[in-house]
Amino acid sequence: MAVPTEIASRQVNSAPALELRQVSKSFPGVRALKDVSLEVRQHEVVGLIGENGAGKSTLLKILTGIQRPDSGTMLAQNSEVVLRGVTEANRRGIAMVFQEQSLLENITVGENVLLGNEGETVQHGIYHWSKLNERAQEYLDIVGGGLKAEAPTHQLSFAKRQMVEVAKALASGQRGSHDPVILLDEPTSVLEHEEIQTLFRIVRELRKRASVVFVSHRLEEVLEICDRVYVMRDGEVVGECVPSEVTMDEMFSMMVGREHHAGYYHESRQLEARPEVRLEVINLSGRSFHNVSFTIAQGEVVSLMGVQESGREDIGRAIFGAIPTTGGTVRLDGKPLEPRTPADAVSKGVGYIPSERKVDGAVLAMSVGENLTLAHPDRVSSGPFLNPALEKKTIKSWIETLRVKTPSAETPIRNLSGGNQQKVVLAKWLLDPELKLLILDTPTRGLDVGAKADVYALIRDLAAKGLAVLLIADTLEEGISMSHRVLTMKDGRITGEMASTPGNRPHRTDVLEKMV
Ligand SMILES: Nc1ncnc2c1ncn2[C@@H]1O[C@H](COP(=O)(O)OP(=O)(O)OP(=O)(O)O)[C@@H](O)[C@H]1O
Repeated sequence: MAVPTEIASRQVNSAPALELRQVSKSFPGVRALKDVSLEVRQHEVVGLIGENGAGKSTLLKILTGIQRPDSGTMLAQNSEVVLRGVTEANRRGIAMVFQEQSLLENITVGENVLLGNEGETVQHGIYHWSKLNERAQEYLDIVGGGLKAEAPTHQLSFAKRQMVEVAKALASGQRGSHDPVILLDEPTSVLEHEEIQTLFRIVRELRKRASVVFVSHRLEEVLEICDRVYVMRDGEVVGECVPSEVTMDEMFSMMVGREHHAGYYHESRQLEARPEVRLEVINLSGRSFHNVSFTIAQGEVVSLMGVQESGREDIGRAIFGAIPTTGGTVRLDGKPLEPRTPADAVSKGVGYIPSERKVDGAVLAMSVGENLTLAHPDRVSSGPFLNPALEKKTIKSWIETLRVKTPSAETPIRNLSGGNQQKVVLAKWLLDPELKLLILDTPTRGLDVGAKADVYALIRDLAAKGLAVLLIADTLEEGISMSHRVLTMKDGRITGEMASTPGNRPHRTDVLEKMV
């Protein structure tokens, strides 16, 4: 692979690439960052971990000039900088790969890579395509994966787009006079196992010519890929560690300020000897799945495991009435379910938490409290009238149960950190006493380990009360250990079924084998 000359001739400097000194930032009712000091050294992968609401996103926004700190200083290569926006951050060599992908669909990969950084490849509004493609290709080659600058963007998979995002960040960061600093905000949260390995390869490649800040909720990933890790809690940096010198349990304790219990993670409970069948899916077909049949008993958690294109999400959507089916039957407690719409499914006792929670699940302008009670006003009413005291009590108890980090129940949900928004969306469904079946599409994606443990406990409790749960798990490990049974899928068909009981879990390689 040819090393781009521009990239090879960067200055070598032993000063930290970036440094924050005593940086603070407040929002109404919240001190999001308190006297945060940290540094990112040259060619180092620095991890940033912390519970939902710890301040990680705020820190990244300050590093990229999206937000200004209230106090404190930021230094790039030992010189103080005040960033007034992303373009200025790029000029200092700082570039972010956003969680929500930012590529434009209707232009080529190469155009996306150099968007805003076209330089001499566009003169007087005229594109010099060969130059543009050549330059973009240099960055794409660093990232690897056979990406071609001329390719149309809309044809790429999610994982490939993320690779283009990294190339784009690299190109943006090249505007500085030193090696760039690339910020990765939870880059693995929507990637499959193989794709995560590819991303790690890219990060290792990036480290040769950039510094990297890696934000993740998955401690095992942070231990694998980072040279050094900062731990944040309640807006402060509470620890700094080197992965080779700490265990995951120690990192967990530092992060949440309490002991890490070995069994915290999950573990489904034993089922009753002969539970009643609650959900029956018989020969169900739709646009991306064919002749799918399975059952879920009362109190049973069944996880549906497959790669992203396997059809697993569509099965959940179809049972919930959100997408049409082309054949087959679904029965709930012995009666035909066949919902015409999601509202119809809800009225029959089916709950569904989609993976695109921010978009679908929460009404962003409404308060935390309103979002919690929106779907079930009857829970906070006495007869036909709203009971304000009951409403307040119910909302308070759910905020506490799920440890939603919010200044108050009146705070607009959009002001909460991503993970805390997610907890509110979850609680909204869990409030429903009539619920018989809950379909969860990656319910713990983006949640920190502490919050995950809370959600697992909730799912277990609900199942213990007789709810049937269809879980589309975020990771193999979660799917195997949270469920009583694992169904594997490939190309829209069920490829296997394995019982999963405490002490007798299917091996992950056996599950994986039936998925790919
Ligand atoms: N624009 C805003 N207005 C009001 N409060 C905010 C705003 N942005 C962040 N906060 C608050 O600041 C705190 C830190 O939030 P931040 O998003 O930085 O956390 P995080 O560590 O990234 O969390 P997550 O892992 O859930 O994404 C939270 O309490 C959040 O509610």
